[in-house]
Amino acid sequence: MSRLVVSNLSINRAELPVVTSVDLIAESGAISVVLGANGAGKTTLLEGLSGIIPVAGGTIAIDGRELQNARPGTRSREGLAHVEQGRTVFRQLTTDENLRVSLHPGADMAEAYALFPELLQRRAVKASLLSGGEQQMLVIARALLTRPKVLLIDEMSAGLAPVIVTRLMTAVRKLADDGLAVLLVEQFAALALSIGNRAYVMSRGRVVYDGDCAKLRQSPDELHRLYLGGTEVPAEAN
Ligand SMILES: Nc1ncnc2c1ncn2[C@@H]1O[C@H](COP(=O)(O)OP(=O)(O)OP(=O)(O)O)[C@@H](O)[C@H]1O
Repeated sequence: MSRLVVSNLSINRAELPVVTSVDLIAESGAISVVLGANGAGKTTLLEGLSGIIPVAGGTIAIDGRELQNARPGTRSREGLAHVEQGRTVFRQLTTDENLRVSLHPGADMAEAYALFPELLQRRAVKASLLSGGEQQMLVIARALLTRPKVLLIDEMSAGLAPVIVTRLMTAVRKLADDGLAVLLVEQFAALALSIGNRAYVMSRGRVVYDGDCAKLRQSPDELHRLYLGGTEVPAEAN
């Protein structure tokens, strides 16, 4: 069992606060979904967690081990993997080569192909020639081969057809069911809430909702209000 615990985290961009006093948890077997309008600070939050940008205050811990001052490589070795926005494949390498460069000791290429059998048929194809959905499968599979405890995923569905998004969501649910802790930033709110366990909604850098995915899914009006900048954290979430 692994647990990412983020406490009182603040992150600045160009010296302005973009993430303010965020508390959240992601744990083995569960998907924590992070929702929020454009500019709410979701990508900044993930970049601060994986160490792409420095944090201004607060703590980031995996299984009690604090990482907020560690370099990205150390955070990765401690079990944090970040699937960034924009499908960052090595375009000139084949699918198989892309996977191989991420292969950590103890990981097995078969795990990647078991998660996405679609990639097996495309193993000798250059990544630049894969479809958007296949490229997204590839970056998720690559992250898996680093043997993470906690997987951060940033808007994996951007620009993809609904049928592909559903396929990706099913795969991410399976990863959580197999024991990973997943923190999923997503724009397809309804779909993310249908596979997630715990939901966080961010507005202007702060968490304005912390509660059950199922509960929020049943309250589209509440979700809409939160997206528009609601500031109350519901009592049952505390
Ligand atoms: N490199 C940067 N330098 C300065 N400000 C930035 C930078 N990147 C983002 N910001 C600002 O930080 C705020 C949060 O942006 P961020 O991308 O984290 O939000 P987001 O919730 O992920 O939005 P989106 O859904 O549009 O990706 C925005 O006001 C944005 O303009």
